[in-house]
Amino acid sequence: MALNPVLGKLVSKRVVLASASPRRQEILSNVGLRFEVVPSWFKETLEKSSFTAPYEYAVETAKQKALEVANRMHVKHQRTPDVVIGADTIVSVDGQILEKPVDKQDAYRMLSRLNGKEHSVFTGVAILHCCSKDNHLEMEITDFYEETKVKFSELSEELLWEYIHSGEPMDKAGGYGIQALGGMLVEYVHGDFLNVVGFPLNHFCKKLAELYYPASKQNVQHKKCDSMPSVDTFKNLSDGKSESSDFPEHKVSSKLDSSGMCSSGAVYTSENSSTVRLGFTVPLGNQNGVSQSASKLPSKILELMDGFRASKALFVASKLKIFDHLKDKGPMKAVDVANDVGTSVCGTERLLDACASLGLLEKTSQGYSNTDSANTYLTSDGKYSLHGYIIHSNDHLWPLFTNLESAVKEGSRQNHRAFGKKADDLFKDYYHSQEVKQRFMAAMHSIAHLTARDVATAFDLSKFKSACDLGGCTGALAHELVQVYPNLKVTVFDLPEVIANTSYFQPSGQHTAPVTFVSGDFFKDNLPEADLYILSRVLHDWPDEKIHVLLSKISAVCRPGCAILVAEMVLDDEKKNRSTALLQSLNMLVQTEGKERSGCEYQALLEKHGFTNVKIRITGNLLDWIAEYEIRRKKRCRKKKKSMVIEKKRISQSYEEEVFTASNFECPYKKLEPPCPVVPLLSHRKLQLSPFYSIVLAQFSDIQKSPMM
Ligand SMILES: Cc1cn([C@@H]2O[C@H](COP(=O)(O)OP(=O)(O)OP(=O)(O)O)[C@@H](O)[C@H]2O)c(=O)[nH]c1=O
Repeated sequence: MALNPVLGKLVSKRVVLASASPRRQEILSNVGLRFEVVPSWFKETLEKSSFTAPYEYAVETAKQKALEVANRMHVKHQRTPDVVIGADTIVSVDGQILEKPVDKQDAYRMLSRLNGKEHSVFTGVAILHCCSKDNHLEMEITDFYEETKVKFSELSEELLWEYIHSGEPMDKAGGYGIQALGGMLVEYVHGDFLNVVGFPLNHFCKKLAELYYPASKQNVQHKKCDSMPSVDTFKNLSDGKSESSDFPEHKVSSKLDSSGMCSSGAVYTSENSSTVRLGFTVPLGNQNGVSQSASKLPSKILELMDGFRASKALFVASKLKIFDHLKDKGPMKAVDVANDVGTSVCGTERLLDACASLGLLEKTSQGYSNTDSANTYLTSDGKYSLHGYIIHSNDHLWPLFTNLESAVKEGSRQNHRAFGKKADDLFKDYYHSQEVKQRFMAAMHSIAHLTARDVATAFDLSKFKSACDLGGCTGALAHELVQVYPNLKVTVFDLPEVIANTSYFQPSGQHTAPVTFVSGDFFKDNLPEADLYILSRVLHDWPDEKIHVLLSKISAVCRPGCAILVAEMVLDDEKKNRSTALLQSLNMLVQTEGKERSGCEYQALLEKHGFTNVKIRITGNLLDWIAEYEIRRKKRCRKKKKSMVIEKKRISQSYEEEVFTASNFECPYKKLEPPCPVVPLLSHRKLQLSPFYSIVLAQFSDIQKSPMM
């Protein structure tokens, strides 16, 4: 038996287990692996509804746990580990993910759900091969998952409570430990027992074999659509010396993608695993010159192909207000939903099933009901409702996007094709009818409200006494700002057609006096006086020429100490990584003369008007990047960074980009309320549209306003 060669490959490496789980430590040390334990600080708070399948959540969490440790160890100038292993175990029953119970009642809730039924235990594992080049962390990520089916016997309440009082459930996914007392609850186990305990050792070894002995991989026939790993055995491996490359198998340079999210070059090695080199250029399906087997399903491409179906299912369910119905009356059978909303039973049932499979609904024997996320974000009246934006996406963006091909060919917007009329001005399109205007305002309100806390707290703005939110629409950001900064007065400046319709969106029971609304056209009219000018999702609507007009107007009214806060998505300078922003740029192509821009491009625009020393920070929100520029030399912001900097790199002489993970970024003001969660609703978003990826915060300039201003 040649077991040693597989783990032997790790003998000379500094291996770190990014896990506090004593079970994982035991499983790995039992087979002679030598490793350090550095528990991850990554908070297991990924939005579950953004994953189409439970195992994807486990894999992503495992990856984030490992990335956090690798980055932390690298940043702290400790010796960078060679290999970091992260894992996450979850229990999945009826499409729901169960993690560790928070208290006894929660344990009871979990065990009751498992009682008498079969469930799946998924463990996601991430193996990071790391190296430090020029003090830059480069990594190759391999991840996979293992599924084991477990069935519980029918258990009495008394037994469940007795088990809960034993204390065993509390630190275990699903609230039980199969390796101890919990074993008595289990009728059968199908699959890897150790996977249930917390670490799929067999699959792990096969994965190592695949990584360190690539030759054997090519001999393997992959099975379609099952959970077999890509190397079916590792027992015949010879004990050859490992290659002297930094990463196993491939001598490619890999660059840290600061968020750790997949960028280019994903190489799919089996149905339930993948290897990704961050920032490298090996084309899909071709590594070491060997074509990937045609029998392997390119699952992420397939997911992208289907992405529009998921989007449309969400749009239609929202349009039919199914989430509203289910919030009031759920659980409901398909036939009752169909009767309520006036649709066919067969069509409604399929739509509901699709929504349940996408994690938007829960399906039980009683019928369909909303998930927590659906209640919060998809009902039309919730505080954080995205309903307005979803309807806007369906009614406005969808027709525009169907003309993307023409937009790409012609390089211009497609309003005339989508809606049969040519608009001279972007907003004339929206405001030509009351209905479209209300819909657009509701959409902007959804996004602004959802992201307002992050925009407001990205910097310490407490030194400003007055702010003017240019194009501030319904005042969602303004109201958040005055809550966070009680001494701030905010003027919302927008077109008269908008200002006339803002009353519907005003928060009830909130002190609204510090927010006032002034109507005008910021290209033509005088701007209200303010210490801070805010441009949130404004600049991307316009071409450079118009931005210059606007910035020069702002610059003209700026006094010493004034500043601009900009909130936009920002492209990475090479324009290849931030899919959310890149797709948003296509979105601008089909409907505006504007575009998304990179940090450098914004910097260049701003510098022309005396705004320099730009700082950009990725914050981890749906919205975008946030920039603050001071126009005159002023005391630097002394806000202490409590945040965990994942990567901080100087992009140019005059601005810095800082990358944070949302869960680690802590602004003192964020404590006022739980940070606004990010809701990637489309199934394909997680490929590259990670919520932890695309938000950059820029901060400060401190040069004198140039004489030309
Ligand atoms: C189903 C089951 C789970 N577990 C333990 O449940 C924890 C899952 O939580 P996690 O978040 O994956 O890991 P953790 O313990 O929080 O550690 P960390 O990796 O630091 O997040 C792990 O411990 C597992 O062993 C058992 O011990 N026996 C079982 O039958």
